[in-house]
Amino acid sequence: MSGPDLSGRGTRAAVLGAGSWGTTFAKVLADAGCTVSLHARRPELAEAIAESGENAEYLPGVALPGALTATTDAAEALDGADVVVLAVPSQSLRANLLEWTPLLPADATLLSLMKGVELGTTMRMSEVIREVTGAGPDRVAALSGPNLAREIAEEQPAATVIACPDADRAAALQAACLTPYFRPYTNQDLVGCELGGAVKNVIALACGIAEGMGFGDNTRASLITRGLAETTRLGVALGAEPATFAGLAGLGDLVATCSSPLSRNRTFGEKLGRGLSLEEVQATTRQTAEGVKSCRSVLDLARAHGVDVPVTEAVVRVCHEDVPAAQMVKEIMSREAKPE
Ligand SMILES: NC(=O)c1ccc[n+]([C@@H]2O[C@H](COP(=O)([O-])OP(=O)(O)OC[C@H]3O[C@@H](n4cnc5c(N)ncnc54)[C@H](O)[C@@H]3O)[C@@H](O)[C@H]2O)c1
Ligand SMILES: O=P(O)(O)OC[C@H](O)CO
Repeated sequence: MSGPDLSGRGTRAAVLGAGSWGTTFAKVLADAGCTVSLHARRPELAEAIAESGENAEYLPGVALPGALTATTDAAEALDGADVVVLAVPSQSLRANLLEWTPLLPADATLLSLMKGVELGTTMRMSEVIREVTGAGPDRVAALSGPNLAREIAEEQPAATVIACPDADRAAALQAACLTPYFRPYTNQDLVGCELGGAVKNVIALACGIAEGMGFGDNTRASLITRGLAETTRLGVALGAEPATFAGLAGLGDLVATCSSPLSRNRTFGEKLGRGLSLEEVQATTRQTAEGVKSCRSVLDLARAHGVDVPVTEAVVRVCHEDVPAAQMVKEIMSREAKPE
């Protein structure tokens, strides 16, 4: 086995980022038997979690397990960690990691929960992690799937994928977060799993926009299906396995995110579709809707590889080029007719 044995009790995990998903996944790890330290940026949030056993800001009403502690001290959170989980907004990962890298335990597994592509570099999160920390490919993994935080925090059954080129490391992570309500599968296709997670946020924005304009299920199903087609085209061009996109990190996450009112991306799109400006929608939420920024990096990535991504292009035009949603629909529906 190439990585440390993370299975069963005794695993120490540090979760960096105490937002919706970081806090929920910290609970999953604790429920699976790990000892978990959750790092929050703001002292008042860490103190409130420690005092009340609840992250009332992001997950009101969810009782956090006793094996989970919260701190603002990154060194304390990372001390002796076998697994380091990264759960901050994608565009802030690099800056955060520059600060945390000197504190990382030498052989810790670095697990990304993030679903985005870095602006400017078009790097996936695992690529940013490797570049900043210098970690080898066997140490870096990503978790992705239909995982709306609130539902998982409420222990509603869900499955996910842990992707790592090192199958032993993926299996160890799988054991570290397996609970009666959370079922992780392993996959060695890191590129496909990460891209599935990042692009589905963009497609969910498109579905939200359609919903906000008053369109129904046919429109959403068409966007999901054509969105999956463009995600797969892009993924295959980057070396991903086509089968990954039919799995939990592809179709699974796409369906959940494009259909759920809990999705921040879909909700953000819905407000745009109702006619609010980008700035007006941004003012309504503090939480991360990754697709709003990542749509531009996904489009850059697609253009660099000569891949046609019309749904993504339409989302970029509405979000960042002031194109009215109705004009976007006209443009997308008047594209050249072609075989499926
Ligand atoms: N919420 C979900 O249901 C869910 C599920 C799966 C994956 N994800 C992914 O997980 C990642 C984190 O999402 P989340 O839902 O926890 O986000 P969130 O907005 O709820 O929380 C983000 C956390 O990052 C911290 N942070 C650190 N540096 C920051 C900075 N520079 N700017 C802003 N916040 C900063 C915030 O304080 C906050 O605790 C995203 O990539 C998201 O796509 C989220
Ligand atoms: O709320 P969203 O849109 O960021 O989506 C959350 C998860 O990624 C769903 O799997």
